[in-house]
Amino acid sequence: MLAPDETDAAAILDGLIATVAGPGVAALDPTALRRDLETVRTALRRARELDFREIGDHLYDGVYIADGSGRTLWVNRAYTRITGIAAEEIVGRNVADLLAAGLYRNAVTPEVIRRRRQVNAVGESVRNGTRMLISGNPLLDHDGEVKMVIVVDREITDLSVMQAELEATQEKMKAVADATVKTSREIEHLRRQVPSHSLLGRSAAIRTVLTQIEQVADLDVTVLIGGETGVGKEVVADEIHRRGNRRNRPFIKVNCAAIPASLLESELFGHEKGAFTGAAGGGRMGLFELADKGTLLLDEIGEMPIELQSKLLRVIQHKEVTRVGGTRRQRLDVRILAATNCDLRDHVRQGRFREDLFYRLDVFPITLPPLRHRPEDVEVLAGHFLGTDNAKYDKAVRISRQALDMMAHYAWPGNVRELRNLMERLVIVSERGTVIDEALLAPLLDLPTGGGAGTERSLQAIVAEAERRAIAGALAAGGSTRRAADLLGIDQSTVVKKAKRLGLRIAR
Ligand SMILES: Nc1ncnc2c1ncn2[C@@H]1O[C@H](COP(=O)(O)OP(=O)(O)OP(=O)(O)O)[C@@H](O)[C@H]1O
Repeated sequence: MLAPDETDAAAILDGLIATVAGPGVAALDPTALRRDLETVRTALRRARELDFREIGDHLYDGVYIADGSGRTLWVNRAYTRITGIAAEEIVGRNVADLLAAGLYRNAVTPEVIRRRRQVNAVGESVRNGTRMLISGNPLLDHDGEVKMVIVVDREITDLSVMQAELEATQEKMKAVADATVKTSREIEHLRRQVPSHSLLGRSAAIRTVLTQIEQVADLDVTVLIGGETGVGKEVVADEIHRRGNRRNRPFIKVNCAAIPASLLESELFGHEKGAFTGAAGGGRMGLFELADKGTLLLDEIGEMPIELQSKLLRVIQHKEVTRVGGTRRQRLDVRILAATNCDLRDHVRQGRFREDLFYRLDVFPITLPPLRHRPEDVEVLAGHFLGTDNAKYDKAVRISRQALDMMAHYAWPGNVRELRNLMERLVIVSERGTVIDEALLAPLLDLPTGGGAGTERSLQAIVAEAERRAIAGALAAGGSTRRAADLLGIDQSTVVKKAKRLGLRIAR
């Protein structure tokens, strides 16, 4: 690009040369000559200081410059990138020729020259179809004549793509927002359809428990839920959380018996970086922290090692937690629910459970009686499980009145969990439309069939029975799941899982 001063200087030089070489040397005006020479010197100095062509080549927009007659003087690199037209093809040629040659479909330069003012247009490159926003400006001389035309081409293909993307994103966002509204409406609808409580049963005991849940749900007090294994303690905890004002906050459950004692502390309270061998590199948040503002269920609390009980007591009392290996105390707002299937008072008497912790937890006790003490719930529960399993396995299995009576007289050592597992097993093994009767049921409950005929047992049943005996024996001999695990040479968590699956009462 020629700097205006440089152009001026060149024109003046041309004039000077013409004048000096011509006949009128004597007519030279020394003052005007001195002034002209000074202008030339200044212009050349400025041209040296700033190389406008180089600057022009670094512009993102295309630049096209023509003289006042429409003859192309210069284009920058971006012009070639945008239009696909190389400088050599057009420099020195008049825009009228270029139009005639088909390099341009229309051009703003002739219009700028004609109107002597800015002309804007939207155009498209004949070569590559790039869409451009074209803005032509005249550079006028002292007499108001067009000395140069400077045209800037701004690519708008990018802008159109961006616009299209923006519109697509906005549409997607709207779709997500609509879907969210729809989902929350559906959830609300489903919530209204779900029975008001998932703790089923028609016994007086269950009705009492439901009243207690109602009374305590909205309060922040600690609830200690007691009862044999499989009796529904977790269901009660779920209900308390679901009906309480923390229902939309986290509900974290931890089974104190299923986590090895050595890891339980860091699981509950978290640990700082490198607190112990095997600790995760960057430190880790504990379950207490995770449950902040929500509810934490400490299941099988009776299995908590005594050394941890004092730390738990401190956390509950002071409502703050310090990670293992750390010093910083963090304030927490956690509602505690605890569940146990052992007699905690007995543990306190034996020195296995801290008395002060027991009283901290036993603020509002809820006890679920075993299923054998509320036989009237058996039919309701059996019917419910039959319905869900029929739907799950696409069967239409029914159950006879006699079979239901037989169930009502059964002792259910594994309580509701045993009943639930039994119903599922019955649905799985039954043909569509079968009616479960006493004959089908008795062998599964280990009761005499009445007919006296021995049933052939599968290897799987024999193995399950052997496993059941071994685990029951180890639990009885060891007195706790930890010792049972030692006796059997398996993990404590495996003992807990298998005992639950087999409907065994976990002896302490
Ligand atoms: N009253 C009930 N209504 C519906 N389902 C129930 C009821 N009681 C228990 N259940 C079901 O029985 C199974 C065992 O219940 P849950 O896990 O609550 O027992 P638990 O007392 O917490 O057992 P554990 O002491 O072994 O942890 C679950 O599948 C649960 O849904």
